Amino acid sequence: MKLKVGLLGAGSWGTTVACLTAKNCDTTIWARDINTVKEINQNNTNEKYLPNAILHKGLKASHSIKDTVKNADVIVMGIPSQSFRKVLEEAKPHIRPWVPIISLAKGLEISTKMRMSEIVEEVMPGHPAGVLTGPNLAKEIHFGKAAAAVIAMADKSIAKKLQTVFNSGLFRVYTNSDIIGCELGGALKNIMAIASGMSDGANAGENTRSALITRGLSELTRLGTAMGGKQRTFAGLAGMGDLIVTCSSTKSRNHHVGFELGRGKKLDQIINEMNEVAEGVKTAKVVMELAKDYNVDMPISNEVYKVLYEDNTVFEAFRGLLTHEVGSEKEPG
Ligand SMILES: NC(=O)c1ccc[n+]([C@@H]2O[C@H](COP(=O)([O-])OP(=O)(O)OC[C@H]3O[C@@H](n4cnc5c(N)ncnc54)[C@H](O)[C@@H]3O)[C@@H](O)[C@H]2O)c1
Ligand SMILES: O=P(O)(O)OC[C@H](O)CO
Repeated sequence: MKLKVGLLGAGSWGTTVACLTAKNCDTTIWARDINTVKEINQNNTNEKYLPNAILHKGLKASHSIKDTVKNADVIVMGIPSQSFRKVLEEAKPHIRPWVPIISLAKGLEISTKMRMSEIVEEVMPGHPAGVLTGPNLAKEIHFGKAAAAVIAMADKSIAKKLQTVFNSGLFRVYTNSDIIGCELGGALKNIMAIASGMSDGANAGENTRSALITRGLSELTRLGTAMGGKQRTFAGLAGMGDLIVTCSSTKSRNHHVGFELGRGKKLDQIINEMNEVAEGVKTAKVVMELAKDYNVDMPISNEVYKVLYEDNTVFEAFRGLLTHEVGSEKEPG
């Protein structure tokens, strides 16, 4: 018998993942907007988030969280980080005991500095928590371009079972037991993508972008390992892989925010003009606090933070980076 997936959140990635799981499982997706529910059920489309895409014909949409999760064998959370807890709390009374809960989100909760799997453990103790992450631009995967991802869970046997839920011909899902590293890789790379976007928007050049990506990897690995992630994870799909795609692609929302800042637009205007989330904008706040808590030097994140929240210009950000002491590549600084 096919497993049943209940997926909460019908944005671009939630809808894309629902189409992937619908190939292997009975999948129901919850959308908070009734018009999105009708559109998915009647037309097999979700034009707001996946323009010109035809969704999997077997995918069902629901406006009821209860109906979406009550019979599910796996819950998938396609909700951005700042709303993740609220939606999970709404779903909680209807989720069956011990059902695994997999996060698609790449961010940290501002008020608590928590990762999404920590929120799952707090709200729903006893339920295996995991994350699906990696270099996964929804708009490429939906249109059938090959990609690889990681499912990270503490329990290897559950991760192995869930591999079969998400894996398909063109979407290759590896397992990893380092959930801390996988979640942090996904969250921290978004800030580097804003930096890289700023550099591209200001026409700084490709050598600059490459330096930002490489030093960005070093920076996120420093914080990630201090917080308990494994060094190898940051060199894998959830770290370097995701960092490269997000820092180099104009399809990335975080890169887009940085690009527009680099062209001189104000953050409020950029956000108001987008109808999708760029997680790095909020994660930058949390990361500056974590850098202090763990006493880790994070020069790139610090400059991004100052552009986002202290009215610094992109020019000042680059000057800040260029005047930062140049250490040895092997040293942490
Ligand atoms: N889009 C991608 O390519 C991609 C790839 C991998 C991971 N992610 C991550 O997946 C997560 C979801 O991103 P997305 O791309 O689907 O975002 P999106 O901006 O396309 O859509 C967000 C969805 O969440 C819903 N939502 C937002 N706040 C809500 C609330 N308070 N209550 C209920 N629903 C709410 C919106 O209605 C929408 O359906 C993010 O953390 C993102 O970083 C995205
Ligand atoms: O569009 P972004 O910047 O949220 O990035 C999407 C994915 O995280 C890329 O792996």
